Amino acid sequence: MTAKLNARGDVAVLVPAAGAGLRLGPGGPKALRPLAGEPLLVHAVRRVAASPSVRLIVVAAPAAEVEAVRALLTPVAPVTVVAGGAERQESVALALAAVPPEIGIVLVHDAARALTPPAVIEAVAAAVRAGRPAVIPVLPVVDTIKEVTADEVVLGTVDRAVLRSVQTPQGFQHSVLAAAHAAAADPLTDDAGLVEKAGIEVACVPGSELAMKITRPLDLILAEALLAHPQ
Ligand SMILES: Nc1ccn([C@@H]2O[C@H](COP(=O)(O)OP(=O)(O)OP(=O)(O)O)[C@@H](O)[C@H]2O)c(=O)n1
Ligand SMILES: C[C@](O)(CO)[C@H](O)COP(=O)(O)O
Repeated sequence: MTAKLNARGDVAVLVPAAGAGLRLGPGGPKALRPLAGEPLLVHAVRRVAASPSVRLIVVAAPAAEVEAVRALLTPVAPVTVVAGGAERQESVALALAAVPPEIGIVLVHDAARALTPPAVIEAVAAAVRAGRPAVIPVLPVVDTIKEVTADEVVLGTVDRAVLRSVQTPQGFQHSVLAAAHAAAADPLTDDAGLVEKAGIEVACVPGSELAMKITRPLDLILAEALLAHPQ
């Protein structure tokens, strides 16, 4: 059944899904690869559409798959599909261009974080609504972290108490994200990084282990297991 989005919602969610998935190994674009019989992108969009604040979803698809992605998502939720770019940051900028100015809060997600619970999406949106210009979901780092040289010799141990592993969706006041992208020079790995460069404070909220990024083959196995044993 097609989900209905909240016409009174104040949040647009961008879902970059144009990546190749090289680290997952040979196969088609990662967002279209199956997880428990459905493409990763379907899992991701279904959870975004289940978030009550969401009024608009914009997916950045691989350029050759725009029509196929539109057809794939039609039964899942109403979505706008645009062609993505060569880098994640470019895909986000192209999706952002499809968001009308009257939507005040923009969240940037990853199709690859396909199992992110709606509660995380809502928590990020709520923190932006409460006045934060930029908000990211994070988890504590569980491994000991070493700083090393180029030839893999340890320089020292980093204090992990001050480190966080960063997830998506990352939430922004629309104007803050638009200005950060307009000023962007070199590509960064996340949108909050662009906002940090502009000197704007980025706040953290708790993330979720379910929001893991499906990056390597083991991640697909873990995601299948999580779906088989819902938390
Ligand atoms: N040019 C790109 C590259 C990435 N992404 C999206 O950004 C998210 C996070 O990227 P990542 O998980 O690194 O995906 P890939 O770039 O596909 O992975 P890899 O680096 O292994 O190729 C994914 O949903 C991916 O589809 C995108 O929209 N456009
Ligand atoms: C945006 C992100 O998912 C936050 O952790 C991450 O930075 C994407 O990085 P990738 O190298 O493009 O997977």
